[in-house]
Amino acid sequence: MAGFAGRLARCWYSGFLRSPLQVPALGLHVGGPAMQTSQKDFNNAVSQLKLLKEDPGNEVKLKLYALYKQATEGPCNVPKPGMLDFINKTKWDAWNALGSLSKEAARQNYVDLVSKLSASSESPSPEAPAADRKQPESDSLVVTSGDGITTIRLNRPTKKNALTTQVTPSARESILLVLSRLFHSKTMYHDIIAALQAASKDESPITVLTGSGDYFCSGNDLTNFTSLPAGGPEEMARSSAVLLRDFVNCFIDFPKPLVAVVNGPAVGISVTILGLFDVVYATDRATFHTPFSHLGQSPEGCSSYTFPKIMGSSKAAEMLLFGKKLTAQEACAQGLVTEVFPDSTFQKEVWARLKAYSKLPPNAMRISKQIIRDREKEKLHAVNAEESNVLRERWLSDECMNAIASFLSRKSKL
Ligand SMILES: CCCCC/C=C/CC(=O)SCCNC(=O)CCNC(=O)[C@H](O)C(C)(C)COP(=O)(O)OP(=O)(O)OC[C@H]1O[C@@H](n2cnc3c(N)ncnc32)[C@H](O)[C@@H]1OP(=O)(O)O
Repeated sequence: MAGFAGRLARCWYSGFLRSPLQVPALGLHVGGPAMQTSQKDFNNAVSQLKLLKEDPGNEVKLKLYALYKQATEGPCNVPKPGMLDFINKTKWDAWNALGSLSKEAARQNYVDLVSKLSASSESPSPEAPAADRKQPESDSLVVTSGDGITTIRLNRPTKKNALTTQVTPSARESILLVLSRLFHSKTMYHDIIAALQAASKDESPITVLTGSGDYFCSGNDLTNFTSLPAGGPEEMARSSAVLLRDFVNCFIDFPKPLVAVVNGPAVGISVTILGLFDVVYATDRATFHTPFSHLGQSPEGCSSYTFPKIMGSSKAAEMLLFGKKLTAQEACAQGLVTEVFPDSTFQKEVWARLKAYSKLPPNAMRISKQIIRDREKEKLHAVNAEESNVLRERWLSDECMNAIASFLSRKSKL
């Protein structure tokens, strides 16, 4: 364990782990094609940014700010704001981190980033339920209710909707609120728990989980493991196991029809929890991947119990031990997915169907779900507790540490 802590600390201090403020972390151009971006392209990108339909989140906005300053004023040449000038200091750090990147390269990177954001910022489908009620949210989770459906949408498209334990304040929140949320460690996992708890009591007969952009979700954000609390790796593993258990418990206990609208590939915990949903609709572009052994980790989301039950022990083993990635059709044939739709008509067909289902008598649906699920609940809670405990140990293992370091140093991808 000392080896783990030492290695993680060395990785951190040597800058081996990726930081959003480091030039390589942004995937920046430092020459070559950068020269091809004209001032006109840059001006167009500045205008294009204003047309984005989704807020790209604070991290991306910080990148854009830094690149804009570098592109228009060159390397950071203003005095560093004081420690208590929290916002301006963060902006200064981001700009300063670009070092001597040329104005032309900064322009190119700005244009590239805006075009990536424009491509992934999908306009809401006309078939999606009308949002007549929008709950308080962070930028990375959007909750809307309308047409009898509460929709919880994972909204970090530039990170493939990876689930972060970093604080994810809304762009609209004041700095005092940001600080209070830091103090209370509110994360995307907490936001989902809160959204499910609210949905369990709201008026919508049906609740949906879906994602923004091209992915449903790429699972746990692997950079979660890089922010060590004061208690070191052991404390990180302990608190993550508690959070994981609480998170999965909300799915086990959810009292109404819970539907996954899987709009693209799903990885890790976003696949395993599907066994706790009542219905799973998937686009034919979706894939289902649980690379736990590759990551030195072990199954969660009650999948060690639900997957063998759903698909038989040998198919479950191929997924959970060997990380076999299933196509949507395969996942459907194995019972994990209810129905697969062509990507071109996915949103239209799925939302039309859900709107029709939402008109069914809500109490009847709740009671039917209770009869189907209740006798399993005790077992599922026990499985969840055991899986969380096992993972707590796994997260402290060399196998896990090496796999995460490898991803973070960009050596590996699934
Ligand atoms: C409370 C704690 C509970 C913990 C519960 C445990 C759960 C276990 C799991 O969920 S295991 C699964 C973990 N997920 C992964 O291993 C996926 C890692 N990501 C990838 O392999 C790839 O990013 C990809 C295959 C999902 C997508 O590849 P693609 O080439 O299409 O896109 P990019 O890699 O360029 O991704 C765009 C940016 O998004 C970042 N990103 C994507 N997924 C994650 C992730 N899971 N964690 C951290 N970061 C992620 C990626 O790094 C890119 O960022 P960049 O633009 O800054 O480079």
